[in-house]
Amino acid sequence: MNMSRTHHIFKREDWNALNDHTNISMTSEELQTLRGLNDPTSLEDVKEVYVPLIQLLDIFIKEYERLQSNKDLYLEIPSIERPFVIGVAGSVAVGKSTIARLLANMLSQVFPDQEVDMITTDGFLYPNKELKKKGLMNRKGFPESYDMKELMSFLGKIKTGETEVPSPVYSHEIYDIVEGEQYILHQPDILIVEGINVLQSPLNEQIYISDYFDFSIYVDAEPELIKKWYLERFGMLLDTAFTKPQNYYYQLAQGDREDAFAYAHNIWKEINFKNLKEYIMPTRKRADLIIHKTHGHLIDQLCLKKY
Ligand SMILES: Nc1ncnc2c1ncn2[C@@H]1O[C@H](COP(=O)(O)OP(=O)(O)O)[C@@H](O)[C@H]1O
Ligand SMILES: CC(C)(COP(=O)(O)O)[C@@H](O)C(=O)NCCC(=O)O
Repeated sequence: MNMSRTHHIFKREDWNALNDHTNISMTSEELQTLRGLNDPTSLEDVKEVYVPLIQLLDIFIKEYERLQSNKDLYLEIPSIERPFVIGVAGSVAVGKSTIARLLANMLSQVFPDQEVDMITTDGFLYPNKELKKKGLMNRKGFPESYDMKELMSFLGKIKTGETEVPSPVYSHEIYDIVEGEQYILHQPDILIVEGINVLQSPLNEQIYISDYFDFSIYVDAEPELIKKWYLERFGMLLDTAFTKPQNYYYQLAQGDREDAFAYAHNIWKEINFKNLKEYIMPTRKRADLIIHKTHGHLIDQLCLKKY
């Protein structure tokens, strides 16, 4: 195992070796069911990377529960349910939502007594109407395009154990916030919060989003590879979701394919890559765990914070 000042660096095979002392033993069929339907994650990754990760999370979760309950006992205050919150950060198209969904699935199957929920910070983007007013339509995903006050208030309510916490909903289909729609969270035991901005620290804020996290993950890869994954996803959507008349990109899907890809290249370069370089990548070292992916989404290295 290599060393760095802040993180223990595990090559994939060293991380996989942790399986020798996990309590989670499963047959291949059981491992198969840990992936959601249509999850592209390979069975090797589930077994060699995610099972040891779930075991590690179990250590963090148990420690968190013990601390909360001892603290409440000492202070003689009634115990309330405060969820263990996991943040998942990284570039657009690096695979954050795939990992967040897989973790949610695995956690709820391995620990059936735990209520697991997940949200994406997309819901806290300003609606297009607002973004247009502020001249921010080409800055979607940049720090100023999010209603950070709302996101912080949401996380505050979650962490203090409110019983019903609404979260706004973003639709990639209409490329906008869905007016009047909310997703309600009912005191989950574990909440996964996924988004490009979850490790950012806006200036002049007294509290950061990451203050609400009990464990954070940064999904990392070379920008050239992420661009490839972005364009592949775009191509797939061009043949499926974008062909629906209500889709934001419907007109694009009706036109010339080469023009559509030229448009996507430009969006990557001018928006998503710029955002990655300027605002997302600098947050990498804040994560408790950096999951590094290479060609074909293969995880080749994991870096775990030492403190
Ligand atoms: N482990 C994986 N193997 C193969 N494809 C993957 C894997 N993880 C993600 N992908 C694909 O990469 C693209 C981006 O993943 P997604 O989870 O949507 O990214 P994000 O939420 O970061 O934008 C999607 O097309 C997804 O299906
Ligand atoms: C809503 C997003 C900021 C969130 O990204 P995600 O990681 O969920 O894919 C992103 O999908 C986006 O819309 N970026 C703006 C440029 C673009 O159209 O891709």
